[in-house]
Amino acid sequence: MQAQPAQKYQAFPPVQLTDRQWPNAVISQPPIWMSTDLRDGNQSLFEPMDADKKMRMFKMLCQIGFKEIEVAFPSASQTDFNFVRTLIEAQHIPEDVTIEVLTQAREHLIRRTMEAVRGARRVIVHIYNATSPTFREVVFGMSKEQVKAMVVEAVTLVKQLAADMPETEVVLQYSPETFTATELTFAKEICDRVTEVWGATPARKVIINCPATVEVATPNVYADQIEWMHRHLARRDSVILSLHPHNDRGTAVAATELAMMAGADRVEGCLFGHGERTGNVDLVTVALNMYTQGIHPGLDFSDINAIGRTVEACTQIDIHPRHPYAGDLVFTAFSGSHQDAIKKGFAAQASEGTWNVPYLPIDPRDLGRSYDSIIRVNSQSGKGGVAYLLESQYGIVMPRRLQVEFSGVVQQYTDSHGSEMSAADIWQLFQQTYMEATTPVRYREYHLQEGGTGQSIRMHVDVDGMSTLLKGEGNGPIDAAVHALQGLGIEVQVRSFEERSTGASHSGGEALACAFVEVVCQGSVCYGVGLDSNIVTASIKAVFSGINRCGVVCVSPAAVAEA
Ligand SMILES: CC(=O)SCCNC(=O)CCNC(=O)[C@H](O)C(C)(C)COP(=O)(O)OP(=O)(O)OC[C@H]1O[C@@H](n2cnc3c(N)ncnc32)[C@H](O)[C@@H]1OP(=O)(O)O
Ligand SMILES: CC(C)C(=O)C(=O)O
Repeated sequence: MQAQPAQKYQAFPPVQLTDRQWPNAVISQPPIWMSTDLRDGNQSLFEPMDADKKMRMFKMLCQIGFKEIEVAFPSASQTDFNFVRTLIEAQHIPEDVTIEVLTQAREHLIRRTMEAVRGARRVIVHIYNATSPTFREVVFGMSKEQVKAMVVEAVTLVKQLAADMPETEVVLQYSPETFTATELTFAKEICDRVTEVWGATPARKVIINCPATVEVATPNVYADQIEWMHRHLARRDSVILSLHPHNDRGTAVAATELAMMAGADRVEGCLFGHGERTGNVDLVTVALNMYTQGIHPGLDFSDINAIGRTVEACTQIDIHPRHPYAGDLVFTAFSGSHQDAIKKGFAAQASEGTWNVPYLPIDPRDLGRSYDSIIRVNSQSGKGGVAYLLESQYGIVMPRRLQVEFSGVVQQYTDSHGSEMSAADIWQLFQQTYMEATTPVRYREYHLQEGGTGQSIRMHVDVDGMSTLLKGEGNGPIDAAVHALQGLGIEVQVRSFEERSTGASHSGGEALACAFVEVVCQGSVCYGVGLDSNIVTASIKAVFSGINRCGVVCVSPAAVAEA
C-alpha cells in the first residue's frame, strides 16, 4: 500500500549554528543584483525567447539598472550562442554592464562558451556542477573527490582559456548546484578549492553562488546555511557571496531577505519570479520591499506597468493580478472599511511627508501607477469607496448622510447584478437616482424677482405631464420655491442644504454647481441633488429631485387651475 504523504518525506535537519547572528541584522543596502531572466528565466519557458525578444529584454534590464545580466547558456543552442555574439559584435553592452554566461563543468561546453564571449570587455563565466549526495550518487555516479576534481578541471580550463583572451576581463563564478541539499562542509571544501585554483584575491574576486536549486526548508534554514558559509569560507575577502533562491515552498523572497541579513553580497533572480518550476526569486519584490524600508534598491521600477507588459510579451506568461507591487489588483480595495481608510489616508497624506496611507504599503505613484484603480466597488463596498470614486472622477463631494443614502442604492444594485461597478456605472446610477427623479413633478424653468423683503418666483412645471405655473414668495430662492410648491398641495421642509463646485473634474467636464438638499416631505426624508452651471438653478433642481424621491403625491393641475 502507498505510504501516507506525511510519512513519505523527511524533515530537513537544522543547521548547527547556535550563535547565529543574522536574526539581529538589518538590511541597510542593496545587494549586487544579477538578472538571470535571459538564462534561468528563459530556459523554463514554453517557448524560449527568440533573438528579438532576448534583445528587448536585455535592453530593458539595462534600463532598469542591472549591472550584471546572465544572457545565455551559449553552448546549449545556436540562438543563445548567436545572441551573445550579437551583443558583443554590435556593441549592445553598456560600459557599466557585465554579461554573464553559464556552462556545465564539461570541457567541450566550456570551450564553446569561451568562444562565445571572445571580444567582450568583461564577462562573468559561470560554471556549475551539482554537489548534493543524490546528484553525486544518482546523476553523476561519482565520489566527492571525483565531483571536486570535475570542478578543478573546469576552473583550470577557464583560467587557461581566459589567459588566451587578454582583451577580456574574465570573472569566475562557481555554483555548487543543489547547495541547500549539500553537506555544508563539502560545499565549503569544493568552493575553497575553486577560489584557490582560480587564485582569487580581494582585487580579483570569485563569485561563489549558493543556489537553493530546489527550496527544501524554511527560510531561516537557508539563512543559517549562508551565515555558515559566510563565516567558514576561506579567503572570504576574495569572495563575492551570492544567492540564487528558487521558490518551491513559496518562500524565496523571505529566504533571500534572511540570507542577505546572513552575509550575502549578491542576489540572482528574475523579474516577477520567472524561472524553473515555481520560479527564481522575484527581484521586483525583493527590490521594492527595500523601498518600503527606506532603502533605495538601485533599480528603477518607476514604470512598473511598462516593465510588466514587456516581460509578459517576452515570456508569454501573464503576471498574476495579485502579484506583489505589479499585479493589476494590488492597489485596489473592494471592501468598504478598506476604502474608507484609504480615502481618509489620502486626505491626510502630506505630499512630501512619510508615506502613511492605510492598506497601501507603497505609494502607487512611485511605481508609475495611478490612484484611479485603487478603489473599486462591488457588493463588499461601503460609502467610502463610492464617495471616493464620485469625488475623484466627477468632482461630486457628497455630504455624509447622502453618502450613506446613496451607498444603500449602490449596494442594492451590486447585490442584484452581482458584478463590480466602474466609476462611470456609479455616476450613471447617481444621475438616474437623483437627477432623473422628475416624476410626478418636473421642473421646467423659473423667473425670480426681488421684491419687498424677499424674492418672488414664477415656476413653470409639468405635473404628470401637464404644464402649470406656480408662484411663491420667500426670503430666498429655495424658500420661494418651497412656498410655490404649496400650490400643488406639497408641504416641504428643507432640513439641510449644501452647494459645492464640481471643480475641473478628472473626467474633464466643466465645473458646475452641485446642490444637495435634504427634504422632509409627506412623511419621508430624502436627499435631492441638482447640477447646473447656475447656482440658483442647481438648488431649485435639488428641491424638485428631493420631493420626487420622497414619492410625493400632489394636487392635480386642474385642481390648481380651478383654485
Ligand atoms: C539548475 C539549472 O538550471 S542548471 C542549467 C540547466 N540548463 C540547461 O540544461 C539548459 C541547457 N542545457 C542543454 O542544452 C544541454 O543539457 C547541454 C548542452 C548543457 C548538455 O546536453 P547533453 O550533453 O546532451 O546532456 P543532457 O542534456 O542529457 O544533460 C545530462 C548530462 O549532463 C551531465 N551534467 C549535468 N550537470 C552537469 C554539470 N554541471 N557538469 C558536468 N556535467 C553535468 C549529466 O551527468 C549528464 O551526463 P551523461 O549524459 O553523461 O549522464
Ligand atoms: C546553475 C545554478 C545556479 C542554477 O540555476 C540553480 O541551481 O538553480
